[in-house]
Amino acid sequence: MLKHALLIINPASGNHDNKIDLIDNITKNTSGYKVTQWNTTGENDAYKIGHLLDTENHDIVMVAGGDGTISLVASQMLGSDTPLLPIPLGSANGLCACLGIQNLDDSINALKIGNTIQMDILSVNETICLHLCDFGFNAALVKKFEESEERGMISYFKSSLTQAFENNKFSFGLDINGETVLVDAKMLVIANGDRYGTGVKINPLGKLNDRKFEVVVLNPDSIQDWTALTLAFLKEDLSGLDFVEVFQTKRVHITNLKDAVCHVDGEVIDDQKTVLIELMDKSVNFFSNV
Ligand SMILES: Nc1ncnc2c1ncn2[C@@H]1O[C@H](COP(=O)(O)OP(=O)(O)OP(=O)(O)O)[C@@H](O)[C@H]1O
Repeated sequence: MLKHALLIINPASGNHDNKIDLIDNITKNTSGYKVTQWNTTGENDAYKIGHLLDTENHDIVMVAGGDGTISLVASQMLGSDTPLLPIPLGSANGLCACLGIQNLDDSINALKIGNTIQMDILSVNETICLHLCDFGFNAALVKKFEESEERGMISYFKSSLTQAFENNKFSFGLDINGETVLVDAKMLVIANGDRYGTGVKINPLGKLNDRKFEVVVLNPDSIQDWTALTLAFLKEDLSGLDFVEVFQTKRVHITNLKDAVCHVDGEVIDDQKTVLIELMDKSVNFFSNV
């Protein structure tokens, strides 16, 4: 008997002109499954997906979209044993990069191999976070990029340079592992995964299923520091840098003393004076190539 797969697609995600071909390709490569397709609408999707998952039985759930759509579906599958297969369609898809899934072929490969992990999920002021959340340099860049009319890598590079020259400094209070620590940082990263969608390994210690997450404090100040940081990213090893500090924990309470911009899985959230980040009790069963 055929297994039942639910395929959730965000028709507005990314810039795949030919979604019909993409869907054909997915169905061709999942011949052992009866596939039911459901499109997001942008209105009340979390509720509708929750209802669909409660009322029908599925052996797997496939979700084609950006990080936002994958996160939306995952939020309705907390604690479920049904495996979730992400199909990256977004512009960055940082979570998929951490799972070794960069395109449809990688998704199909993960499904064929059948390797799944119980992925840790974070709560950031009660918003779910799958991949990472950061304050300062990168979040301000994400915000600038969102506000700018321009798109593409050249515009991203231009925004990064302006951001680097602005050299904004931030301070944070961290209540972590029973201590209160004050840190200065250009950027504070709370990471479940190990890398950004660009492939930059911001958190070499990151494992998606180790029941903890990392807080990475980065405070490069001089051209030499930035150069050392770039080399460390290339070597995928941040140890030995005196302007980088890493904590591992299940809970951190952050006081954002200088109003740094923050984003959670690519969605900018402004005016976050205090942020509580906790590892949730429930995980989500994700297909993975790593
Ligand atoms: N049918 C739809 N029409 C328009 N917008 C939609 C529709 N379905 C979902 N959305 C919106 O899509 C957004 C989520 O997009 P998602 O993050 O998955 O893709 P993306 O923005 O292309 O990817 P990335 O964040 O990687 O750039 C949400 O804001 C949601 O409201």
